[in-house]
Amino acid sequence: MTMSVPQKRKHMLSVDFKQRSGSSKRHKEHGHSHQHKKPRYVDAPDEEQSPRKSATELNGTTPQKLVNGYKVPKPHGHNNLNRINGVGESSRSKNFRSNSSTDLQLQEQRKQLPIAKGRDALVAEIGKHDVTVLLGETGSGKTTQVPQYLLENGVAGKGMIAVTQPRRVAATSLADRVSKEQGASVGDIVGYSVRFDEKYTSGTRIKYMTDGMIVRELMSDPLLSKYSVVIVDEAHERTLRTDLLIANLKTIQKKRNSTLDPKGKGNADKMNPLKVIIMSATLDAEKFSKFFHNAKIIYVKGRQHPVTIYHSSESQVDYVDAAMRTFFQVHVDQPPGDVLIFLPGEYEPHFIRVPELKNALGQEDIESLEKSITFFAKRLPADKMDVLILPMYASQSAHKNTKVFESAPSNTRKCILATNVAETSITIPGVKYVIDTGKCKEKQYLARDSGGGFDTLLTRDITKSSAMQRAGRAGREGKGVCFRLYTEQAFESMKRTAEPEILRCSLTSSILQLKCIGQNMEELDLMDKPDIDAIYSALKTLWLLGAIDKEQKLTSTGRRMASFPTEPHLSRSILASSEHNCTKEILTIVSILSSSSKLFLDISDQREAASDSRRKFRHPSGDHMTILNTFRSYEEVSKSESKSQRKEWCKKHFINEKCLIEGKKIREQLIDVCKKVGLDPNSSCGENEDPVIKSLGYGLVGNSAFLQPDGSYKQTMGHSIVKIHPGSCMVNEKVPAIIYDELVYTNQIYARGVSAIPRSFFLKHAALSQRQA
Ligand SMILES: Nc1ncnc2c1ncn2[C@@H]1O[C@H](COP(=O)(O)OP(=O)(O)OP(=O)(O)O)[C@@H](O)[C@H]1O
Repeated sequence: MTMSVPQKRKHMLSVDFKQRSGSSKRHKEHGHSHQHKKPRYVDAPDEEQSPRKSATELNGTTPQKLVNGYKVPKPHGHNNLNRINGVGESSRSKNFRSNSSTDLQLQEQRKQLPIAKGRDALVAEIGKHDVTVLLGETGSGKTTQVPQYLLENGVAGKGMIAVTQPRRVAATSLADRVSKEQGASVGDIVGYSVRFDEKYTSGTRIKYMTDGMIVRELMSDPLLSKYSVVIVDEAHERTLRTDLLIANLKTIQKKRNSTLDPKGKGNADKMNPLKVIIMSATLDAEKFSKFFHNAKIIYVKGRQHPVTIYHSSESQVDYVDAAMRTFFQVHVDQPPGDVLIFLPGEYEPHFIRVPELKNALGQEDIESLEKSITFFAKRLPADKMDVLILPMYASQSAHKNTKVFESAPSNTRKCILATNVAETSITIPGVKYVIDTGKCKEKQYLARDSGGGFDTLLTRDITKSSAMQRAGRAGREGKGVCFRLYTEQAFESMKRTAEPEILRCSLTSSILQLKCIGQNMEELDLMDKPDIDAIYSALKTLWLLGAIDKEQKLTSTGRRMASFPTEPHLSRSILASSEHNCTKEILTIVSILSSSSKLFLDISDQREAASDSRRKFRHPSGDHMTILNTFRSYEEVSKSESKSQRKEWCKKHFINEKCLIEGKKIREQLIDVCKKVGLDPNSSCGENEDPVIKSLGYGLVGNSAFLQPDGSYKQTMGHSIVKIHPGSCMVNEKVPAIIYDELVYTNQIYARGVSAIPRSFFLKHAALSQRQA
């Protein structure tokens, strides 16, 4: 198919698309094509593919079953919901809303979902098994319905149902949707928990949470005893936290589901048993099943709405330009419906912030596409719909990200420019068209045997599994169309699934968390074992920070570090600050560094102006005190100025107010943690920067470099030559030693977030002296 675009400019040529070979209404993409045992993903209207046939095809050593074609169960209205679910009754009835037409509509929509047909069978199967692997097409209703079925049918008993998500946007938006379906407010019967934000009460029965949050809960509750069901959703993404969770769920089940108590006396009900459900649309089901001793695999047949897929007839090198042209092809030629464009962007650093990634969150592509679409949208003929552009990426504030869920004004087409935060689990109302650039950013940790190491972020082709998830976002509310800016051959040659994160990410903070629950990563029963060098590098870093001793045992410092929801090196600086009476100052710096966006806006064509206007905050010791100065000035301005004046002040100085607002919120939470672990959050060194730099030095001891005679800097804990990043206020300085927040690797290795530190600090630093001994 060729679609034409208004020839506003000569270069604005159309992108040619071919419909996917085979049926237009069906896409049988699933990551299993090369496998002997193939699950079949069948579109709802496609009746010729017998589910029974698929089930037979799948019957192997693992017992499997296809849930389909069962009698539609009686609708569970509010009244019988109370009856079925005795346990949740009180909170349910408290939040009971009248049967408004919206409520009825929602109940009707629930009944129409493909999964609803198999509800009774599904509940029965899950009831019978400790572990269930549940596969179902995107949009079949797994994530929103399964937890509700288990609750409404009493399978969850008295415990809570946790539903884990790799990304916070998914967790919060799902809690919102499912609360509505339950006729309650978010935080009552259905709640959520993501880092630095949670909404749930003691009456909450279904909790959507990031996988990072549940792993963190293991530290205070190693058996996850308040949960009777843990649903691991989007397990195909194989995030580091999901893998750690899955390993722990296996051992927890051994303890909680045993019919004998630990002393061997028959006692089944002392511990409430735990059910585990592993869910995805694109899962290597066999692998998960095998890991859980050949767990039951269930396939849910049917997608709710078909998605027609087009591939470009040629590969598109400039994917941003191709996305812009495709958008206008849709806007001009196609019926109303919002457009979701996927651009490269990283995995959400959902639990521990990864500052290395800040410069590569995908904003650049988004900003440039936003500019070009805005430019052409203004020049469209008057009879065309308006365009409302809405960016969506992890480091944008939650408030801005939720804007995409609002309906567009009349005669307006929403155009959402998203990184892969929009890839799984979420439904963006109105979206009918997806434009997929086929690119993503992948984090890769380069471990150094010397103990250092750094993350790199590379743009790469997505996997088949991601392509399918992205296409799935178009068919959530009706028939959809997906335009892929890559050829069908390119799709066919994509990898099936991504490499598990555990094989390519820094393990430092996970190993610290595991140590707190008495586990060693190398001994864990993991689905994929990480590289021993990566473990060694992380252990070395922890030892340098004083979190573990020479025998690799957790120290009291390590335990206190783990209480903070920040990266280990930042936690270490907070602890050191109490000895140097500067906790107030360090908390501010750490909060800003933990914020998901950059403090200083970096607009390439206004770099000099920005630098001039920020000069007054600059501190001779470097970037960390500069952050502190900026925060202090902002607080001063906030005392006397109105909100709009504050905004104006930020704009004038090219300062990102969002970062300051988020930083303030994070600071409040860190203050609470300080109080819990017995640190005085108000201890202050006033204007003296020495204690601040020293405290930072304890955390950044591994991120340090010495000046060489030739004027370059060489890592103290490695052999790399590093350059100071042009964005640092230290870029033109030559000081004997520096500490830095992160290394970024482009054409060379740059240190970002740099401060000068006396060289003598390292000689005194106990851990470093030990290393040198
Ligand atoms: N926030 C929402 N607003 C409107 N409709 C929604 C919302 N969330 C879910 N839905 C509807 O419910 C359907 C099922 O969503 P659900 O997330 O349960 O599917 P799923 O099988 O888990 O798919 P995926 O694997 O893509 O997450 C969607 O296709 C959509 O029609």
